[in-house]
Amino acid sequence: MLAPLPSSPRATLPVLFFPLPHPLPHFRPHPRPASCHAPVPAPQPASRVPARSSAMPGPGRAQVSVFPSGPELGASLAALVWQEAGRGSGPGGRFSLGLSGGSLVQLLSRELPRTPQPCSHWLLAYCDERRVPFEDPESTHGQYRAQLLSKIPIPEKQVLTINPSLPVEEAASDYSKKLKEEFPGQEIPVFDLLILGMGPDGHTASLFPDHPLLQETQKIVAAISDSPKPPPERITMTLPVLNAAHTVVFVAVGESKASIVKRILETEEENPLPAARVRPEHGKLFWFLDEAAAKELTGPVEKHSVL
Ligand SMILES: O=C1O[C@H](COP(=O)(O)O)[C@@H](O)[C@H](O)[C@H]1O
Repeated sequence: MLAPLPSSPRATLPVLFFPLPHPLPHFRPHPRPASCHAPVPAPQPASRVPARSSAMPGPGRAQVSVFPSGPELGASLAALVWQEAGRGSGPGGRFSLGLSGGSLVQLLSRELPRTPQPCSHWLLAYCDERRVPFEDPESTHGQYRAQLLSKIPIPEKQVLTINPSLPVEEAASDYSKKLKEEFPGQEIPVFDLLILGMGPDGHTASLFPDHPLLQETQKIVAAISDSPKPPPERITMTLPVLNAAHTVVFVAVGESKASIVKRILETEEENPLPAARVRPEHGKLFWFLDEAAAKELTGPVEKHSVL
């Protein structure tokens, strides 16, 4: 249903306001080979309000979806993950998923298990990881293990983790080797879906503003030992991997992200922030925001109400 938003600051913009059905009508993944898990559905209609971000010159497009709050966003994200999981592009329909840490852990762990589906064909990796023992509350794998993997049955050997007992450079090489083994013949692993968070400074994964790692073009995984956000030692996928994925979804929730979301999506900068450098070469880019994180945006977005 087309409707202006009466009291919204975006009331003059061409904003759509409709409940989000399943499967997501605006979500048009790349054509994939048929898998043994699910047939490839017929092409879906074009997005009714494609958002073109000014931070994405050339062919790059970001589709921005705004939800009233975290729970609605989380439920929609879960729907998207299950939908994509049925379209895995790997051998035998394998679905490769890269997850970030931070606030995303809780969001996904709450919503994904609500609609459980088979995940024996999943390969799960982490977009970045802190080099701390898995028992440390800062460990991304440790958090997912406790909150999500205990609830959805991904086979343990299909969850790629760093080895936190190795020195940080070695841990990065070891993780890189594990990734390469899972994507034989691909110089740069092409993930079906990467879900990225973004810090209030514009960092994503463990790629921080003005850090030399932003220039990395050779390695698929890199070590960082001077992370401005603790803990200092981390392992991160590099921009070439983030930009090779079939689909990338950024998730940002809360007012603390509002000004940086505005900067990334609606400002062209000479030295773009890390999150603004994620522009999948052949893939799709989505931003899932709650109202608070989207409040400074003035460009077109898709608005979704409660599921
Ligand atoms: O340190 C990290 O921060 C980002 C953003 O976290 P959030 O709590 O602000 O959502 C996260 O995406 C990344 O994986 C993590 O290591």
